[in-house]
Amino acid sequence: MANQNPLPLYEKNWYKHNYKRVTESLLLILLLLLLGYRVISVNNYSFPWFVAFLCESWFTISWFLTLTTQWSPAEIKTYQDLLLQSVQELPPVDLFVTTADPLLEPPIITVNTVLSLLALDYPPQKLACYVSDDGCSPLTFYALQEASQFAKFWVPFCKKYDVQVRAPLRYFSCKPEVSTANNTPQFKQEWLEMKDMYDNLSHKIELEASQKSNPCHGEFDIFSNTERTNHPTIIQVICENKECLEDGLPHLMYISREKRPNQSHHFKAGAMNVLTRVSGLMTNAPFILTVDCDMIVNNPKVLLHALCILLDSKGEKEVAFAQFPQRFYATLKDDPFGNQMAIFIKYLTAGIAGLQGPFYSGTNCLLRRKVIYGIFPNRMENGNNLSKDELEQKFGDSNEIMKTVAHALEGKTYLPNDINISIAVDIAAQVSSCGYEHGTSWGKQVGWIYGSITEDKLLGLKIHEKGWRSELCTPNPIAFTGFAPGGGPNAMAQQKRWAIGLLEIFFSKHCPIFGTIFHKLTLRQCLAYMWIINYWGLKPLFEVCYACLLSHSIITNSNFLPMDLGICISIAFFVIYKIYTISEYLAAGLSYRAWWNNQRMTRITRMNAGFCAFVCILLKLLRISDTIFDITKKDVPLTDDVGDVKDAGRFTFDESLVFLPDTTILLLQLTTMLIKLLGLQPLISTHNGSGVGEIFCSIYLIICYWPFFRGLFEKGKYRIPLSLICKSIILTWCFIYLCKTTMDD
Ligand SMILES: O=c1ccn([C@@H]2O[C@H](COP(=O)(O)OP(=O)(O)O[C@H]3O[C@H](CO)[C@@H](O)[C@H](O)[C@H]3O)[C@@H](O)[C@H]2O)c(=O)[nH]1
Ligand SMILES: [Mn+2]
Repeated sequence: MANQNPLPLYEKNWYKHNYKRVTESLLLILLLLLLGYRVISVNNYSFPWFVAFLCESWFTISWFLTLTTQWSPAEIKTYQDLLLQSVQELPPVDLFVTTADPLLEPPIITVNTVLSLLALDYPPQKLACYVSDDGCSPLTFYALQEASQFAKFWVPFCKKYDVQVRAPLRYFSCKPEVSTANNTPQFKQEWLEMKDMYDNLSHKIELEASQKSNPCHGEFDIFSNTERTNHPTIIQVICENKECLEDGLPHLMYISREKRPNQSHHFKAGAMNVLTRVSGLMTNAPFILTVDCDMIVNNPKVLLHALCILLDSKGEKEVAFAQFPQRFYATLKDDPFGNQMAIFIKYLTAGIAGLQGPFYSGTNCLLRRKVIYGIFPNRMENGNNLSKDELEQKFGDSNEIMKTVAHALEGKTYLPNDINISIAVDIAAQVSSCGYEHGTSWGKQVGWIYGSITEDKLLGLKIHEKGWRSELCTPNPIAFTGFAPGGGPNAMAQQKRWAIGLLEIFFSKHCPIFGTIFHKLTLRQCLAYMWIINYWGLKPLFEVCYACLLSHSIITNSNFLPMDLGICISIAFFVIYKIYTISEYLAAGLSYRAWWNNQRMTRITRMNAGFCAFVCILLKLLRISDTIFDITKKDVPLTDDVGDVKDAGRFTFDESLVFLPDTTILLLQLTTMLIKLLGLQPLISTHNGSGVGEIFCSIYLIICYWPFFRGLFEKGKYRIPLSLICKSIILTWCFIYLCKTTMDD
């Protein structure tokens, strides 16, 4: 399997954005000047002065992190034709899909993801798809069973007509792809038949979902007496390609790991570790593709592209995983919720790709199995002869697991004929039990590491620490597309979870700084990890402080922003920064509106989610409460042009406390403006009196918070609930009261 051909299978090119570099450096200089000015000229060393200094120092550090992260972007090109020439045989690949709740993640979405995987352009006898269901749902199982029947027709259809998007939900939401090759009556006929069959499939699943009682008869009696959080392991082979037929279907397995109350299951990380062991027993492929249940394949050649990187003669020794960027389907025009991350991917992800490599993002990624077993890059060649004791201590006491791990570490794989999946099922059930990992290295040095609810970033960090690189793979068409929650409770909860997870990493022994000091994480890669932790988790806290400082200075008629020359520096920074970001958007072919929406949403989501995450982490560190992975609700997209659906771009609210920081900041800014307008500030001020700077910033914040301002007066789900407004009023009042008392002293 090794690549004997010395020709590189992929090429990596670093490119320079000179104009960007100059502007970014200029912005850094302005920030440093501002700090210098504050130290030298503003000498009322009061508490607000100190807080302002702290915040501005932090913003400068943050900007420095952004600058180094985007400084040297890289892009790679993969040569999949060369791959097919240079490897005699393509390696087997195991495909992991996770789902966790049939209500939040409708099975029809999982089914579409699975179908798009089964139809990959890859020899089917080399593929095995493992679906982990943390919801223990007979409905999901039923849906997959039905889907595997449908796949018998769907997969040949896709391959025959070289369909690009092989998820029927997406495929049939557009008009038939008309190309010269398939513009025949026969194609049209088959298209209609397929559409009929798919409609029938989704109808069946809907019907089953609407019958509230679980179908616990026949094949489903394995689900009788099960509860989501209390059930034995359920493993079912839904489809097995026993004869290893080249025109057959990949294997398809359903796995719901054992769950017991009062046992920690480690959320997705735990599920991934079970999938690793179960697949090890059954197919033990040297490569693993991980996808979330909503991430459908958009380019059927993804595996070939990723393998160009991982089988390349250099990549084989140095690269641990090939990561595809996260893109989204059915997106809204002008990105009203700022959730499409186009600029993020274009500049930051590309920047990180130019360093040690992109972060692992949990989905859309092809990993080496060995790497998951904790191997270091330099130990690849000199064999991996772990003693039996070591194997048992690390991987647990199942003889079969030890055997498969040893095989995987040595780089041996099974021939498809060696395995009997049905026999492996019993052993697989044992290694999926709650207790299996006790006293082993699973979750500590082996597999997905426990301790953060952004288990993906943590695993990637541990891999980079060992000295591995990773590569960003950006084929055309886009590799995968997934679901992005809009603006509202779901999106906020997701952002908060990411912020919590990243802070968990920062405040633990896995902190990237230690990775650089004690391990092989490169300094700039460490700064890139610090960038993402800071962006989501730390910086928002300082932003909230700064916003409070604004109000404080207006209420007390004092000023904290620099005057005279200093204000020129601030204005220059603001103007250059805005022009710089606009040009980024325009250069990427996006509109002014998209730019503004992102500017605004960055303020809104960062401050809300980041601040709440910080509180959650404090509670965790004080051992008052623990963090949990709450799953993002996924909606079934109807058509491609959701861009036109009325109200699709409007912000929604619920009672959750995640909205409290923003609502309070808005009310605070509104109140301070009112105080200013009515002239309720103290007339004789000990300081210079608040200046235009503070007022300008305060008005700017109110404009950013426009969706919240509207939310005060709207109806239904578009309205900020009264209870939340009351809480915000209390907090605002407390803050103003505090300002007044400190002023009187
Ligand atoms: O206990 C759990 C919780 C979640 N999941 C699965 O994890 C995936 C991601 O969950 P989702 O709610 O969609 O979270 P996102 O924030 O959208 O996911 C992003 O962030 C996660 C945490 O950082 C990563 O694991 C994901 O791969 C990445 O796409 C889904 O397939 C879930 O079914 C489980 O299997 N078990
Ligand atoms: Mn998701």
